[in-house]
Amino acid sequence: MLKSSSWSSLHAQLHITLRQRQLLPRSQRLLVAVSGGQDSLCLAKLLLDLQLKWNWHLGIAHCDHRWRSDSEANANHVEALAKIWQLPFYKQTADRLLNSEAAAREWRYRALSAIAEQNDFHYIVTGHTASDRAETLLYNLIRGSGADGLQSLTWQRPLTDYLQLVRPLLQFTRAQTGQFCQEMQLPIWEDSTNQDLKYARNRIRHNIIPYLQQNFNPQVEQALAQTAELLQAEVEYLEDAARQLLLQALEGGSGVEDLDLQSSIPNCLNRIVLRTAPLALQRRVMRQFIQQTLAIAPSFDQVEKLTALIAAPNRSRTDPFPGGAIAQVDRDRICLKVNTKNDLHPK
Ligand SMILES: Nc1ncnc2c1ncn2[C@@H]1O[C@H](COP(=O)(O)OP(=O)(O)OP(=O)(O)O)[C@@H](O)[C@H]1O
Repeated sequence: MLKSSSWSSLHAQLHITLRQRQLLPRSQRLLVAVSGGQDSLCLAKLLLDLQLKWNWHLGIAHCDHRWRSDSEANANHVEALAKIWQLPFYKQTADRLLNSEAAAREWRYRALSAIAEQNDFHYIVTGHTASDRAETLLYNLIRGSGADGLQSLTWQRPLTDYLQLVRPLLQFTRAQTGQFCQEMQLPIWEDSTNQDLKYARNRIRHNIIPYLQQNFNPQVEQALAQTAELLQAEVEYLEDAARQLLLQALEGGSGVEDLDLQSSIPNCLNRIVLRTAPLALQRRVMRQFIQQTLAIAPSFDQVEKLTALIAAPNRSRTDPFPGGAIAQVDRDRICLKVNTKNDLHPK
């Protein structure tokens, strides 16, 4: 039933992208995450056909969330395909109820990482497409995300020190992967929850994107994916510049000895160093500072209040952060203190 190999424009485009972006080096062991849907089937087939050229060793991984009544049949379907393709198959089955999309995703990445570690794979490859990228961008835009959320879905990111997540299909739309599956006669497993409009993602996919395609731009998915691509490089640049500025502000901040915070991380920033920086960097420095010192992801309001301290009068302070820490101006410094009941300066 499966059509044997034939070279298509998707094969050619992927081959070029892999070379240009150096996403999946030659001779590596690649663990391909296959749900059974059209995107990951397209991915598995393309990598299989390119395998000889790149001398990879492929394995297929499937995660059974046990969310749907047909989830076991879905897993068996993927296993049968792996057998036809003569590839090793690995499966993880959830042993507890995953009651949200986010919980399922988190479990899936942990399960995939565990399979990779146990079987000596250094790359996990997923079938995310330009359509996923466009939907994620819109989803985050609606929630009020900044550029970091809008850069949505990078080509690769490290999962651990020795494990990379790679998304080589980001240039293709879902329409293209669908057509490819049809041409190659790949048996797609239809996930019934993909049609369920109670999920925001599905409403974006089935309502908003078609509306935008019909009324504004037929190529809206590619256009939004392109925006994400541009933002990705800009975010990388700004984050890097902010990291350097944060280091300068911390070095010039000293005075940790004044604080009763039991931590080896410096907790004061030199605000003179920050004063002349552009607002875009000030905000990022503050966000990184909070992430590093308090290990929380601060909200927009929290970053704004902290940023305002750069130019605020002496002794100005923020509201408590989760966990009770506050930030307060101490002449040329902004200091974080955990115990909000005591004064910042021990007398
Ligand atoms: N059950 C599964 N088993 C193995 N791989 C999966 C499974 N579900 C999804 N994947 C992988 O993840 C890719 C993206 O899937 P999908 O868009 O459904 O997930 P998502 O939850 O939106 O993912 P993400 O949070 O990474 O964006 C698929 O192309 C496939 O490679």
